[in-house]
Amino acid sequence: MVNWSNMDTLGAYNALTKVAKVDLTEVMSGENGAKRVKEMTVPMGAGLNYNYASKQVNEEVLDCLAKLAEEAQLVDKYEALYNGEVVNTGEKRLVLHQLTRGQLGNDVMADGVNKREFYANEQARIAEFANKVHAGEITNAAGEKFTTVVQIGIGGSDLGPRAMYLALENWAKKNNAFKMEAKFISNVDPDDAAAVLNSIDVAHSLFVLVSKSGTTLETLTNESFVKDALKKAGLDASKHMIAVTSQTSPLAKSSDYLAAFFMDDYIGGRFSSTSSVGGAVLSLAFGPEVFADFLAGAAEEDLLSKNKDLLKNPAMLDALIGVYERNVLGYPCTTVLPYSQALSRFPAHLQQLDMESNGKSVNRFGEAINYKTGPVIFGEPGTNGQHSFYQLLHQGTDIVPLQFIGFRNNQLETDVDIQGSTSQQKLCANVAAQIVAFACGKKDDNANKNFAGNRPSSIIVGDKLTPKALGALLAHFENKIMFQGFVWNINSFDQEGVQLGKVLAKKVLAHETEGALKVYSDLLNI
Ligand SMILES: O=P(O)(O)OC[C@H]1O[C@](O)(CO)[C@@H](O)[C@@H]1O
Repeated sequence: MVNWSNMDTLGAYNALTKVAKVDLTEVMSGENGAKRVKEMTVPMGAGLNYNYASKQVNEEVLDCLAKLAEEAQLVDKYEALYNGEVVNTGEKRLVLHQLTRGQLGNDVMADGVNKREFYANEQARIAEFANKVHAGEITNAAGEKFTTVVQIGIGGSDLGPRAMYLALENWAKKNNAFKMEAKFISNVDPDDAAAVLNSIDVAHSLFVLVSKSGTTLETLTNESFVKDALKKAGLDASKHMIAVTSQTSPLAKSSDYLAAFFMDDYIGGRFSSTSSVGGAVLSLAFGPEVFADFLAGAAEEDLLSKNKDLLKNPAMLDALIGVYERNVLGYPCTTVLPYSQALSRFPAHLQQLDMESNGKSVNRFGEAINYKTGPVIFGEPGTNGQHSFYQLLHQGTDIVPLQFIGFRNNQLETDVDIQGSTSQQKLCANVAAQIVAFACGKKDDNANKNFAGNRPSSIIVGDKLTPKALGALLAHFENKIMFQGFVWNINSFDQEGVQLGKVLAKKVLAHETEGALKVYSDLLNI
């Protein structure tokens, strides 16, 4: 049995608050800095590495973090989760997204079925469907092949799959795995759907309606928008649309779809990229084999997360360093900086993954807690971000821990040598330069040009962004967020904070408003 206690009751946490702080301007300079970069690295799944040399940690801090991991029973809680304990206490649900990509522990039986078999079966059904679409066995009414897949969904039913698609689009084109172009409609802003519809040939498009609940206002509105466009084009919408939903949702039994694929309430929206939610669009776009590789990368990372040795468990190490930064060093934000254009929407996905999971003020029993929880997450690909918000990161009054991601090789393998270096080398040179600039700073008599340094970062490094590497990268962050939720003793798997706004928006649309809400409604001409 695991013991769920608030972080501030743990002896190891209190010991951590008393440890002397590490100054990166000292430890990262000279030979010592070089030694740290060589040694402070942990293998992740799929050949990636988590390097934490430029974090404000030393042996003493790491020792305290290891004790915290043990006292908070982080790996035991992970085991309880994948073995089917009701870890999502708010909604009284199991948390099974790791089961969509492998089997870590016992068979989990719920709703009268073996859950691993259920997820595997849905994956196999999707693979069969995708193969038939690619082979021209499932076509439009005119017997012509579908060329485009359009996902309609929002939040977890959009961000992860969209980020993963963009991450692999160029890789697939280079590796003969590009089957269909994918587009995404998420916002209820009518210009979003209209712009996508204007950019495609609807007669050759297959729409994937994704909503776990089957009740999300934006998604249902966009479904009607698309159906209207199909009708106007003289097409039968039910021959152009599939659904991905839970078996209990209103969409599940509808005859409006060519096919329906399922996940369930044990897969949180933001954790659903490796379920049918990501599976349908990614298998259609790149083929089921590519999706299977992506799952294999995630499974490798899930396995590493079982390791009780902190220095062999990259997600747990990253999580605990993050807790140290948030609660002891007092840093309010974390920025995600992929030096890879393919990961352009990865920070947006992590915003939901992290902030919807750990933006909580009560513990898992609904009691107020006295310490900070999830940081604000934001990010942009490098080097674009350097020319945007890095000024504040280097010289602003807040210290923002940085999570770099970099690859030694680009996906398309096209490059040019200009002034003695390739574009890829320039990209990578900038990551290395930024890490050292942030850590070591630079003294200058002109205060305006002075860099205080001591700004912590870590880097996840890989050879190339492949489907497997992407799966490992995704699972690393999912597991990091899970471990942080365990330390903070919060429920990372519900999201009650998104409900109030939805309720008030319904009132506005029903014209049941008063006070400030009425005046704002009038201001916006509703
Ligand atoms: O898949 P659904 O049920 O349409 O939900 C979409 C998104 O809405 C949310 O519930 C937030 O409003 C997310 O957690 C979820 O990913």
